[in-house]
Amino acid sequence: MDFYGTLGPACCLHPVLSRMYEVGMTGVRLNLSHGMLREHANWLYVASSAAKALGKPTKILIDLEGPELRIGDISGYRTLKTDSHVIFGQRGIPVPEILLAQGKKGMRFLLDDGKMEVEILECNSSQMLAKVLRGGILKSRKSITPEGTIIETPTLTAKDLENLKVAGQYGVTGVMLPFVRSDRDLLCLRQKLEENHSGHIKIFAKIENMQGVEALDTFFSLADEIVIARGDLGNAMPLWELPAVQKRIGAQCRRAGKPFMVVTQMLDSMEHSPVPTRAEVSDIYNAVLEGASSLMLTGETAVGEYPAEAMEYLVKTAESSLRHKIVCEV
Ligand SMILES: Nc1ncnc2c1ncn2[C@@H]1O[C@H](COP(=O)(O)OP(=O)(O)OP(=O)(O)O)[C@@H](O)[C@H]1O
Ligand SMILES: CC(=O)C(=O)O
Repeated sequence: MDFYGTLGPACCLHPVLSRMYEVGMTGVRLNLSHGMLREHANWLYVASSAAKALGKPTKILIDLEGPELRIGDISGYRTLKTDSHVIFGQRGIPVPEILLAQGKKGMRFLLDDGKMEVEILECNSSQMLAKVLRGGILKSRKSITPEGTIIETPTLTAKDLENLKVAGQYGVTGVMLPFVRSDRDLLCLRQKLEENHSGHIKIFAKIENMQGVEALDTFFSLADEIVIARGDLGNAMPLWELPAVQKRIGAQCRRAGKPFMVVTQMLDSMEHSPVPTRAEVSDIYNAVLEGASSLMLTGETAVGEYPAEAMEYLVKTAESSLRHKIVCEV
C-alpha cells in the first residue's frame, strides 16, 4: 500500500519528514493550488533526501489546480459572520472571473469544502453581494463551489501547464487531476504529459463531484489510480450520502481491477490532538478492508500539530486492517 502525506509548513523540515518516512510514509503530495512547483523545490528536496537517508524510495505526487474554483489571495483571514453581508469580486474577496460572469441572484456557494455557505443577493459583471448563511473563518485559496450548478471551466489552468513542463525534472511520479468530469479531461492531461516528455508519470483521477461519479466507468483505461476525494465530493451531496458513494466508487474500482485512493479528514482531529478519535481509526480500517490501495493525509500533515504521529496512526491502522483481511481470506 501507499501512504502519502501532504507537504506544508508543518512538516517540511528534515527531522519531521524523516520521522514520517520511518513510520511508513511512502510518498508525498504537493498541492499546487497553494503555489508553483518551482517555489516548493526545497520541500521536495528535503523530502527526497529524508527518504534517501533511510534507504527508502519516495513517490512524489503533484495535485494540479484543474477545473476547481477557489477564492484568490486575501491578507491574513476574513471572518464571515452568519447573517452578515460580504462582497466578492472588485473591492471584496477575489474570485475567478468565470464566477462573476455566471453568478446569479439566489445562487449559493460553499466555501472551504463546505465549512461556510453564502447566497448571492445581487450581482453584476465585477461584483457579487452575498449573505452569509453559515459563517466561519476564510483564508486565501480556499475552494468556492456553486451548489447545484455546473460551471464549465477548462481542464488545466495556465499555472498547471507551466507546472507540467517541469514535473519531470522535479522527479514527479504522479499527477492528480481534480474534478475529473469526463474522459476528455484525462485525455487532455495525458496529451500534455506526453508533449512534455513525461509520459511515464502516472495519472490520479480525483472524483470530486457527481459528474465524475457518473462518468467513472469511462476513466478506467485512462487513469492509473482513482482518488475518492471526500472533501469536495462531500459538497456535492448531503453528507450522509457520502459513505454510500465512497463504497460505490470502491466497488466499481474493484470490479475494474483499478487501484483507488481514499483521502480527506482521515485523521482530522489530529490537526490539534496527538490521538485520533475511535471513528477515525475505524474509517481507515474500513477503507483498507474495502480495497483502498493508497491513503493520503492532507491538513493533518500540511498544517497540523502532529504530522508524524498522524502518519504513524494511518500506517499502523492500515496494517492492522491488512493483517485481519489476510486472516479472514484464508
Ligand atoms: N503548499 C502549501 N503551502 C502552504 N500551505 C499549504 C500548502 N498545501 C496545503 N497547505 C495548507 O494545508 C491545508 C490543507 O491542505 P489541502 O491539500 O487539503 O488543501 P485544500 O486547499 O484545503 O484542499 P484541496 O485538497 O481540495 O486542494 C490547506 O488549506 C492550506 O492551508
Ligand atoms: C483532497 C481533495 O482534494 C478533496 O478531498 O477534495
